[in-house]
Amino acid sequence: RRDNDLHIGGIFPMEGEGGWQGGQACKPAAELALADVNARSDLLSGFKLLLHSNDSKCEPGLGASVMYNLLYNPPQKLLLLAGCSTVCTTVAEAAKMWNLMVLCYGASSPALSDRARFPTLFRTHPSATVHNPTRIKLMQKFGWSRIAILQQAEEVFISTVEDLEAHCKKVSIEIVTRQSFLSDPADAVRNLRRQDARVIVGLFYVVAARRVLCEVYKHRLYGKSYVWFFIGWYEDNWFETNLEREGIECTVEQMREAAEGHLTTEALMWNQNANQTTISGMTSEDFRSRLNEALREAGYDIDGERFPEGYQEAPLAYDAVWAVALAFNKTMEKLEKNGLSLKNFTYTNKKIADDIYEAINSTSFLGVSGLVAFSSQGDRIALTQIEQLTDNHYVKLGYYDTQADNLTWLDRERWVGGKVPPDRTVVVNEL
Ligand SMILES: CC1(C)CO[C@@H](CC(=O)O)CN1
Repeated sequence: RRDNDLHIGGIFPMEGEGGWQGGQACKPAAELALADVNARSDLLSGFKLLLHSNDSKCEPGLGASVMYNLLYNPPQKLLLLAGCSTVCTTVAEAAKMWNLMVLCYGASSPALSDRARFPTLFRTHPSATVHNPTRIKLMQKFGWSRIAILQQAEEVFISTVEDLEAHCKKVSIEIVTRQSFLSDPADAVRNLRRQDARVIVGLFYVVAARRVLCEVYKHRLYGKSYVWFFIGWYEDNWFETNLEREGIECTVEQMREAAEGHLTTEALMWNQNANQTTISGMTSEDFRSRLNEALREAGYDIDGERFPEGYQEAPLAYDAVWAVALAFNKTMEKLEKNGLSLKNFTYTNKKIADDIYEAINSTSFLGVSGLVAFSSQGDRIALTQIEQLTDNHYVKLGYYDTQADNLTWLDRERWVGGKVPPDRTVVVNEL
């Protein structure tokens, strides 16, 4: 090994059964970024960044053993990239013992926003709580102050709901009921009707979402008197696919009828301004073309719309490597003043670790995923996008910048009943 190599570890979920196998697109994206930063003569003053990576299958135990192998086998690593909330939780909780920063490109769990447990964690993937200020903003825009919550009993949704409840309390939005279910939503949906819920926030994975939608159809909790908030990162035709395979009793037509008009929120992961040049010199569309080319070479049938998992999050992995390169660059400049370099880092050198932490903490650059900056808890600061399902396809309704409390609204919303559904039964006094 040349002595002007800087080594980082990469833990990518590639071939597992459960969870998110987003490493399939995120690893190629990270490798594109490595090539790009190493091609820049103005970065890392002659050092090369090398990535040593292994597959975690999105399993925390395997992720831990991959981490130990990376740390106990030379060369010494300076930092770890990781994906999947479960793996990032395990890796980030342990990494502080080696004074290693952890940059997560694919972890949405709100539990990771905790500097006490994860003092060296940063993530280019926003927390699931990033949806909540957007949901609140929409409720205020449409005058809904009485809502219900339906959630799957999974850690990520439990902690997201707790954050949503706190937001609602602050702005006096009443939560008339909070229903949760493990895998069968029938009872929970029935209880929504009992409580006369009209504006409902739904938090569940996509398989559960199909079950919920069919129950919604059966209990007629849809149409002109109801508004549903679903998560926006399901695949576009999620409510029409896999119905037989998953034992959904509703037909495609019934699912479409129940789904008509629902709203979705999601974090923006691709810079929206398609012709804005980012720090790499590419626009986000240039990045998409290069990523597609790399994935074709890896054997994916991109032109046949056969995208690998993690395609949506690929910009987060690309920008994570840029964040590392820029932070290392800043740290090198600081160390050189004392005749040191990152080659002096060891797993017991907290001083240099603190310098790297400071450098990442003050990150701010325009990446292909948009502006890359972190909160004091290492969370990605991100924009969100609002869509509505109209005539069976998603229509962009607007964007929300939580930091600036700025809602960009496109006035494209359409309501089944021709007007904004009220959040409660409206009693009309006959004069
Ligand atoms: C938007 C999604 C699908 C949320 O889960 C992330 C994976 C995880 O949090 O484990 C990946 N991105």
